[in-house]
Amino acid sequence: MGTLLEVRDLTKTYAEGTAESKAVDHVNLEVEEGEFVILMGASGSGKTSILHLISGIDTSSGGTIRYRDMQSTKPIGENSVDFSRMNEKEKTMFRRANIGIVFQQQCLIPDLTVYENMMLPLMLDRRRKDKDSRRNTILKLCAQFGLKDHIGKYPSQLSGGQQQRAAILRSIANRPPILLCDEPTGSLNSAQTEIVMDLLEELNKNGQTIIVVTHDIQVAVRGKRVLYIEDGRIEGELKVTESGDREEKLIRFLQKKGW
Ligand SMILES: Nc1ncnc2c1ncn2[C@@H]1O[C@H](COP(=O)(O)OP(=O)(O)OP(=O)(O)O)[C@@H](O)[C@H]1O
Repeated sequence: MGTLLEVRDLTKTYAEGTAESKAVDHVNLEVEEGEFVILMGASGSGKTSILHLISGIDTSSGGTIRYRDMQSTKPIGENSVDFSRMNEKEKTMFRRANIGIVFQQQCLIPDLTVYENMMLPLMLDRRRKDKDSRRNTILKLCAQFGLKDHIGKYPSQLSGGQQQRAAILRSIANRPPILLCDEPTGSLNSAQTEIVMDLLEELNKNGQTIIVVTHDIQVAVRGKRVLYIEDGRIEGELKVTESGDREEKLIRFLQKKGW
C-alpha cells in the first residue's frame, strides 16, 4: 500500500466575459491505494471538475496531478506520472490502462451484449493480446460479481441497477488501479442504488481504489473518507469508520458544513 494519486495546487479557471471563475481552487489531495473516497458538496461546488481533471478528461489551469508509476514499486515521486507533462494522446493511453471511469448515464452500447461491452476495453488494452485470457477475465468478473446470468443479454434486457453494475465491471475489466465514478447512481432508485453500491463496496474490499462524486447520503455512507467541496476547495474531511452509526456521523458532518 502507498500513495496512488497526489494532487497539488490544482486549479481550473473558466473565462466569464472579461472575468475568470475558479471551478477548482488550489486543491491538494492524496489518495492511498485501497481507499474509497467520496466527494460531496453543493451543486456547482466543483466536484465533477475535480474528477475530470484527475481522470485527464479535462486539462488543468495550474498545479500537478501525479499517479504513482503503475509499473514500478517505487513510491510516488519525481519518476511518477504527471498529467501536466503529457499530451492528449499520452493521457488517453495512460487513462485506458490505468483509470476506470463510470458516469451517471451508463454508456453501455445497446447493440452489444454485456459480454461484448466488457470485451471493448480489453481489446483496446495493448497489454492484453490473448483472446482466451480476455474471455476468462470477463467470465470470472461476471461470476464473482453477480452478472453470470446476464452475460449474454443486451442492456435493454437488464434493470437500471444491473446495467450500471455491468458498466462498472466493464470499467474495471482491465484492472485499472483506480476507479472514478461521477454520480454512478444518479439515475437509479433506492433499491438499485443499493445494488450498485454493494458492488463498489465489494470491489473496494478486494483492493480496488475508488473515488465517487455524489449528492446522495445513501452512497456517501459506503465510502471510507468523505471530502466536502465548497467553491472549488476541499473544506472538510470525515473519516468514516466501521464502528458507530456511520450515517448519523455523516449527517452531523454535512449539517456542520451547511448541507
Ligand atoms: N465548461 C465550463 N465552462 C464554464 N464554466 C464551467 C464549465 N464546467 C463547469 N463550469 C463551472 O464550474 C463550476 C463547478 O462545476 P462542476 O460541474 O464541477 O460542479 P459540481 O459540484 O460537479 O456540480 P453538480 O453537483 O451540479 O454536478 C460551476 O460554477 C460551473 O458552472
